[in-house]
Amino acid sequence: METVSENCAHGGVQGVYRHASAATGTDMTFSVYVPPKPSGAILWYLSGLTCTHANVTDKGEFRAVCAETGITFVAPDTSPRGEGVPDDPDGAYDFGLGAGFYVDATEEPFAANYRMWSYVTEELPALIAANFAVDAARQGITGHSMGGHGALTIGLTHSSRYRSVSAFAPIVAPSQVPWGLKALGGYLGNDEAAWRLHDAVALIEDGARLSAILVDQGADDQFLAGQLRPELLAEACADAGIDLTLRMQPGYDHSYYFVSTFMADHVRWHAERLG
Ligand SMILES: N[C@@H](CCC(=O)N[C@@H](CS)C(=O)NCC(=O)O)C(=O)O
Repeated sequence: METVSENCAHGGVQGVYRHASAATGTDMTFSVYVPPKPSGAILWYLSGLTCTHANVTDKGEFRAVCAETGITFVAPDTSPRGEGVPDDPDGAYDFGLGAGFYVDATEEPFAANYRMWSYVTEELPALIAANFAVDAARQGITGHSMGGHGALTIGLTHSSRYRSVSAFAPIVAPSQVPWGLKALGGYLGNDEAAWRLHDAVALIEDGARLSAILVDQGADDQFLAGQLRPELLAEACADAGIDLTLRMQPGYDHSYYFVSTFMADHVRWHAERLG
């Protein structure tokens, strides 16, 4: 693991690191904020379309509340990158580079590198555990948009590992919206069973459970009706008896002005559950 930068912030250290990933076959860059008095608890933050680790690191406003609560905050990239990594054939923003959708691709030419599920659930946690003073028994996961989809699907699948799950403006049912149809089809082909493992609403319909989920959603989000559709998550959680707190936030859009506004609420919510 190579240190790209380390800066003192709120009494702790905001780091950016790079390593050669076996999962993706590329170098991967991620950021870690270590607060001044780490409790050991880790909060994973998965970013959305077009993002790297840098968007939330620069604009997420998580450091003050992480310093206050002792949470270590980890932000991975959203896809493999580098020479030879295939991208969307038309260079579109919603597939390929910056748009890994937190799946292990089975379709060519993406299968070799686009293995963000394995990267985020196995390889990076092991690297973090080996290099930082963290307690693997106290992990929570959150994310924004495509990263909210990742947080929900990973949290629902590994519900004993991630003790708290939340999301900002998540894609809740990728099998039912254009971003998801393109991504799941492109990475996983026509395998409907594989799609259901990467769709939070389908996972809940198929029996996955969490005790509680916190979701914030801007009511003026330009992607609300077409891509995000939080009402589908609300219905699935109501049917399954999952305690979903879905907060529609009037006036807020999809941007980091929205994410940063509610970031402290989410970090505190995780800190309460992670101890
Ligand atoms: N660029 C896209 C929008 C993509 C977008 O809104 N991405 C969100 C995540 S889904 C984001 O966080 N973008 C980066 C940023 O705001 O820093 C468009 O042209 O419609």
